[in-house]
Amino acid sequence: MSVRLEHLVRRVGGRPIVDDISLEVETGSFTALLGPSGAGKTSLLRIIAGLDGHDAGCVFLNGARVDMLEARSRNIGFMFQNYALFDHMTVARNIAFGLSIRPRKTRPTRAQIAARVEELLDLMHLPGMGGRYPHELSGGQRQRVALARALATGPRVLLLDEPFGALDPLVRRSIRGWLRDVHDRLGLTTILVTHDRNEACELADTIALMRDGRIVQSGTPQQLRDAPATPFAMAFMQDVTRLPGRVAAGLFIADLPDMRPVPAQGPDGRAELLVRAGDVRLLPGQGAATAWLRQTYGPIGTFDVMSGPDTLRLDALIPPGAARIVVNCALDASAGRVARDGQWLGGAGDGGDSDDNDDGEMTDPACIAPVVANLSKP
Ligand SMILES: Nc1ncnc2c1ncn2[C@@H]1O[C@H](COP(=O)(O)OP(=O)(O)OP(=O)(O)O)[C@@H](O)[C@H]1O
Repeated sequence: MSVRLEHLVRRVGGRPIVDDISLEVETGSFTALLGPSGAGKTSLLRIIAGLDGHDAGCVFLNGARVDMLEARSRNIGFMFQNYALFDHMTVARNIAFGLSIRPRKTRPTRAQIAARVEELLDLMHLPGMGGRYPHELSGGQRQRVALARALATGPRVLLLDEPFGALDPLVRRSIRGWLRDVHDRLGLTTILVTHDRNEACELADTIALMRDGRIVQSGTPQQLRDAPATPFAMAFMQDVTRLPGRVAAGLFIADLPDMRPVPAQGPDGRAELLVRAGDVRLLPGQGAATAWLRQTYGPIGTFDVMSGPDTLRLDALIPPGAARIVVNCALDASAGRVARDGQWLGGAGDGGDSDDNDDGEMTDPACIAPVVANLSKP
């Protein structure tokens, strides 16, 4: 079942907490609403579920407008962060709850409900646990019971709000794989709220990245990583170093001496360069900086770089054969993107590429040296 949102707005105390959101969720897809705390993710999910109203815009399920339908008529299953099971009921009764409170006319028979519960217990890898009480289960098992309860009535759309929040990281990882499996096997359309980019990337086909009640960018995890629409999107999706500096005469000049200038379009003035850890290179013997390796993550190291009067901690590729201290080096971050006032300035790094050649050759320093020589710091 597809979900379409058109220009949704919800205001609280005059402030838009969902601010003109449009989104298309295809049948059978897994979409993550990703963003920092307060971005409006839960508010949006609650509108889709029919738990909260909205001030403007429309919600469509399979092309039909459902704004006027109350939550239980939308055929949507949801599981929110506070998924509390009913402690006084067995696992089986918890799962059966949604079916057992249906009006007599549409309520399945006891035998049918029992069969459905067994089916769900198997799907959730909880065979034979129907007679237990919630306090007799682990956190991960309780989570799966909560999901079984959400799925008992056979919804085609599943809404999940930070469902793994309370679990420890290892259980979280294993339950993610299993959740995606359930989604695929049941042919669900799932929308997951999370602030964890790894979770979103691992589970979702599409990520809608949110901030301040708006969708900043939506696309596949790879699209968001490779072509972030804004500096916020880039910094949210991956670990980046921000290097302050300025643009002058078509070049970004970092405040840090020994950082190679990066071609940049846009008017002169203060700016910053955002660069991914793996896109910073130390060039031994080509400058006056000293870099101390503090920590390694595979091919990437965290360095304290002393350059002129400044020391900066940044992540960079570890040069082949490098010792813990790399002396007389320059830094190349030409694969970075230049930003000002929360927007890309254009130029280097657009589309994930840089002026840097594929074979790692730098822009010829001889070409930029005269320009650099004419610049003085503000
Ligand atoms: N009922 C409400 N009354 C007042 N403000 C609200 C209400 N519900 C949400 N908000 C505000 O709306 C904004 C968005 O909240 P929401 O819970 O949707 O964000 P979120 O992205 O889900 O955050 P989190 O990841 O922390 O759950 C926040 O600033 C929140 O304080």
